[in-house]
Amino acid sequence: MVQGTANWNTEITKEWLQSYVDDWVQFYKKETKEGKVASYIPVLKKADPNLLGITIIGKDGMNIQSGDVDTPFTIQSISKIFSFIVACMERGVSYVLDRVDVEPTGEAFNSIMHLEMRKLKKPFNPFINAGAITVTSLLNGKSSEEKLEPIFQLFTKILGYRPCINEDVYVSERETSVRNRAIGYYLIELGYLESALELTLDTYFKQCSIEVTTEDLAKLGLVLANDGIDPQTAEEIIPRNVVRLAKALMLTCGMYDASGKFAAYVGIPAKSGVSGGIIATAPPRVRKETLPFIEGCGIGVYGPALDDKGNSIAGIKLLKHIATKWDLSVF
Ligand SMILES: NC(=O)CC[C@H](N)C(=O)O
Repeated sequence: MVQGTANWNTEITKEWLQSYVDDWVQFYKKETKEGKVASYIPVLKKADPNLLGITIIGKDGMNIQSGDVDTPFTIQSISKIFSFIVACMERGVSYVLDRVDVEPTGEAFNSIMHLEMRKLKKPFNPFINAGAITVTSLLNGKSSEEKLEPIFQLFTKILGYRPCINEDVYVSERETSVRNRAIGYYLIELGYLESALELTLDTYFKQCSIEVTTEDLAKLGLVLANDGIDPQTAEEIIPRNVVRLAKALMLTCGMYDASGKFAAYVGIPAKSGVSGGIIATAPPRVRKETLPFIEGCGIGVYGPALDDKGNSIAGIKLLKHIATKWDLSVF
C-alpha cells in the first residue's frame, strides 16, 4: 500500500523521506511488468526489465536513493540536453537557434516525416534525432574526441569524475542505426550538417553511449534546477539564458510525444532516454508550508522497461506520484 498524503508541516528528516520513497519505489516496481526494454539497439535488450531506481538530490545536499541505483546505464537521448547546452556555449544561442527550432513535434523522436516536408525551415527541436544530430554537427572539433571533450568536462565538473563511453552500446548502435543514417543523409541534402556525416554520427553515437547512474542524473538535474550554478561551489557552470532554454525544451519536448501529458500531470522539466533513464529538474517553489526539497532538486530515474512512447513505464508513474505528493510542479 502506498503511504498516503503526509502533512509535511513537521520537520523533514532524511529518514522520513527515505521511508516514503522506499515505499513508493516498491509499489511502482510492479509496473515494470507492463513495459518492454528497447530492442532496436541490440545491446540494450540485455537490460533487466524489472529494475527501478531513483536518486533525488536537494540544493542543501540531501540525497535520497532507493531501489536499483547501482546499475549504470547509457545516457542516450538525455545527452541531447548537454550537447545543446555546449553548442550554445560554443557557438552562441542565436547561431544554434538559426539551425534548430524550439517547437515540439508530437512525433516519435526518430521520425523522418518532417524532414521530407519541404515547408520545413529547420529541424523542429534539438531533442528529436534530426535536431540532435544537427546540434552535434555544430560542436567544435575535428574528431569525435574533440567534439565531445567540452561535454565530458562539463560532466566531470558536476559529477566529480569523468564518465566513460560504454563501448558495447556504442558499437551496437553504430552498426545498426540505419534510421539515424537516413536522417543524416536528409540533413546533408537540406544543408544542415556542419561537419562530415561519419564524424557527426560517430560523435552522436558516442554521446548517447556515455554511461551514468541515477545519482549522476540527479546531480546534473540539480545544476539545471539551480539555474546553472553548482550549489556546492557557487560556480556558474552553465549560463542562465542557456539553462532557461534547455529547461523550456525539456518541458515541451523532453518526453517525446508524451511531453504534453508529462507537463500536465507531473509538471517538471524532464528528459528521457531509450535505455530507461529520466533526468528531472524541480526548481525552488514559493509556498508558505514546508514541503520537501523546497529549494529545488535534481532527480535521476532508471527503469529500462519502456511504455509505448519510449519512456520508462514505472519511472514516469513514480515521478508523477512524487511530484504530486511533494507539489514539485512548476505550475
Ligand atoms: N530516445 C533515445 O534515447 C534515442 C537515442 C538513440 N541513441 C538513438 O539515436 O536512436
